[in-house]
Amino acid sequence: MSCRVGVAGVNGRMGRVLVEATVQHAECTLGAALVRPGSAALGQDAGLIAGIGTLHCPVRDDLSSACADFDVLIDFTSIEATLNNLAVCREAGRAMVIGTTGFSPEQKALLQDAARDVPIVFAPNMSIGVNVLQRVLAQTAALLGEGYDVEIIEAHHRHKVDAPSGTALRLGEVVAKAYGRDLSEVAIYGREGHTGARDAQTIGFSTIRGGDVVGDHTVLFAGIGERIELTHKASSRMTFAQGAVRAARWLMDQRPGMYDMTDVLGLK
Ligand SMILES: NC(=O)C1=CN([C@@H]2O[C@H](COP(=O)(O)OP(=O)(O)OC[C@H]3O[C@@H](n4cnc5c(N)ncnc54)[C@H](OP(=O)(O)O)[C@@H]3O)[C@@H](O)[C@H]2O)C=CC1
Ligand SMILES: O=C(O)C1=N[C@H](C(=O)O)C[C@H](O)C1
Repeated sequence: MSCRVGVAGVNGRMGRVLVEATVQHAECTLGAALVRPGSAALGQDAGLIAGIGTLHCPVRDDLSSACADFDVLIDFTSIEATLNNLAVCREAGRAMVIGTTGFSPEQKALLQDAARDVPIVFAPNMSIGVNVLQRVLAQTAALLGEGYDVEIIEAHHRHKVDAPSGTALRLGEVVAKAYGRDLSEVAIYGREGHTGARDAQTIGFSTIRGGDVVGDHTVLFAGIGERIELTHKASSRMTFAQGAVRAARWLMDQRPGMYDMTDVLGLK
């Protein structure tokens, strides 16, 4: 069955690539393309915004009326926009793929609650590589055992608004779980001044922002006399977009519930 995809925030960095990935997918069509209410882009063709030629799909700003034209909404926007879109999709019974990052625990609980009524894939990184890395990380931590200091370093473009990245936090959760720790108790978000010696239980995060870096993540296990560094580097946003469109098609066959990319990719 073909999946009619709605894309939110089509004039964003991810929105443009999501339009391209949707039309490239053999089992998906672009059902609706959304922009911010009152956006200057209103009425322009989604394909022209995406830079791939006309698709005869004018962008619109009323999600409620657009719901009739898509099965799954892919949303890589902002916290505020995603929560608004979530309420509309829940009311209309539309599935969602949510890639937006930076939610608080309370906001994540709202997503979880909506998943009682509609199927949702929510993942901070939709690339295959990062999701495979999560599995490798858990195995690495289990094999190494205690005695290795864990540090997570991430780098992104100058426009990114949240830190650490959603991916870095997820990688931290994976390592913390593998060591039987609670990330909220052991995370250190940057260091400054006289910090004292490192507490062995902590998981440190370092954030770099600059230029056009698409997204780099390194997890460092530093022991005595050796260290392991596991790195993923995204060189194109297409890797996230293709994962999101694959998730949208996968959601067509799912019942209401909260899923992530490891479900979509069969990595659980
Ligand atoms: N899960 C994953 O694999 C990935 C997740 N991301 C995440 O996706 C999100 C978007 O990233 P990116 O594309 O770089 O960001 P951009 O800022 O380029 O795009 C955001 C889009 O959302 C729209 N938007 C923002 N706020 C609102 C609002 N209140 N109401 C309506 N529309 C709104 C913007 O519209 P306008 O242009 O009019 O402001 C824009 O089109 C981020 O949270 C990022 O971390 C990014 C890459 C991969
Ligand atoms: O904002 C971005 O660009 C990205 N955000 C995601 C995150 O916060 O982890 C994923 C990716 O690294 C790009």
